[in-house]
Amino acid sequence: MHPRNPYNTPPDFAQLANDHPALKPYLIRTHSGVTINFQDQAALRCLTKAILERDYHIALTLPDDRLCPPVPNRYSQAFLFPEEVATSLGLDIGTGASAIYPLLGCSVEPEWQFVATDIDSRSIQFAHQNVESNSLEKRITIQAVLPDDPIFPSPQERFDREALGNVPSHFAFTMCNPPFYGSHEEVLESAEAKEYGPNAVCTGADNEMVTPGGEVEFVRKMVLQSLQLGSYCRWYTSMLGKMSSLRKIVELLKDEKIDNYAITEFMQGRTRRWAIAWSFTDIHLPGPLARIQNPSLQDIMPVKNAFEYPYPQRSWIDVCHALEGVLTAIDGVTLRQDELRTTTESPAETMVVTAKADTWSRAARRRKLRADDGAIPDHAHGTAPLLVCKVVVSGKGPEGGSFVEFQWVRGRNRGLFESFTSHIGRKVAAALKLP
Ligand SMILES: C[S@@+](CC[C@H](N)C(=O)[O-])C[C@H]1O[C@@H](n2cnc3c(N)ncnc32)[C@H](O)[C@@H]1O
Repeated sequence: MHPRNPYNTPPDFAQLANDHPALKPYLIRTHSGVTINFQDQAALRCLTKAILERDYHIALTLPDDRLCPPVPNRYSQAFLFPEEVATSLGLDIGTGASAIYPLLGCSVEPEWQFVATDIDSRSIQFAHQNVESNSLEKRITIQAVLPDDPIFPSPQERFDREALGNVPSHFAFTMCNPPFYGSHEEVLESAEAKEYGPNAVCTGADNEMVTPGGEVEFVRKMVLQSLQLGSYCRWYTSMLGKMSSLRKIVELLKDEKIDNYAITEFMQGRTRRWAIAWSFTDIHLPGPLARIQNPSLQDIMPVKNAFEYPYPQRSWIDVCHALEGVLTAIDGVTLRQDELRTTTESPAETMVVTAKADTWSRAARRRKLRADDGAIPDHAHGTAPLLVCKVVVSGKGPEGGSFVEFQWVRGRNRGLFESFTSHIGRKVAAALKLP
């Protein structure tokens, strides 16, 4: 389950039915308490409506013959993105009758706007209705598309921008819960119903579950189209229902030299799902969002974006002082204190370090020795920083000591990030008089 997900424990069905009385007729009592029948489609629809109404004040109309989205699972998928994405235009591909991702996104994030597509006219009709009944027409545009249209439409040309008002011309993220299967037979074999829990029923129509070539072909098209579009979108993302599909998509990303990608894993009941995200920008996701622990997937994880340096027997405050001293002495580097957290367990200080120029690598130091005029090179006066790192000092290190963690936030040159961390790591050790 996603760390931000408020549904890490099952709901209290009795309490939920008190808040949303329409759920009462579906309650059943078992030896372990009150629940609902996960085989009953009407009960599932009512549960989704009850959670959306109670937690987000979203009023949802769901047709009987379309997918009923489980809220905990869709919540995890809707908020995959770094929390810095504050003002955003998102693209939801295949929004379904519920338009669940845009509704949740707009309810939780006051500045988000969405364009949402689908090929199914019945779902489009209900999606419109759900946007209107929640008065979100100014923030969500629903757009019918054709199966052979490009998956990523141009925000400038394709959408009714009047409705959304003054929106950015680039998407901050695209999201997609694609039809997972290549044929109806495959759906039956896979017991898709597990999405709701061990014995749940699936309410999806064929168009929602099946696409030619299944999810691999759908996401493969996305990857290939994204190559042409580049930074039209900051983070391209999609759900994947099968581990074998995840492997194939990562292989494709690697073949296409897209190394800025991230993998997330979700559990719901006994069903495992994955999300893949990739970007052509210089922005990197923090470690816990970019990589997962699952031992059977370590061979396809993206390269680490964080390094940790232990300082045994050195107090947190001494390490903070040493680090600040080292960082402020480097030309072309600026330092911003971001956050200081003091818990009973350990204090932690976060700093954001921005480098306009490489003045620390061996090559840069050699250059400086040759031309020693102290000037920062010309290319350093552009707008994009060469490197941005988050540096977290925490007092939970070995032998009562401390840790410094460097997280790569922006930059195109991995070698430079690595040389920066090892340079600072060594200088701090020297300042602390460690061997
Ligand atoms: C699994 S459903 C997801 C619905 C909803 N987003 C959810 O998570 O509950 C997949 C959706 O993708 C739509 N779809 C299939 N091919 C599409 C395409 N080429 N472009 C846009 N939507 C498509 C289907 O009609 C269906 O509504």
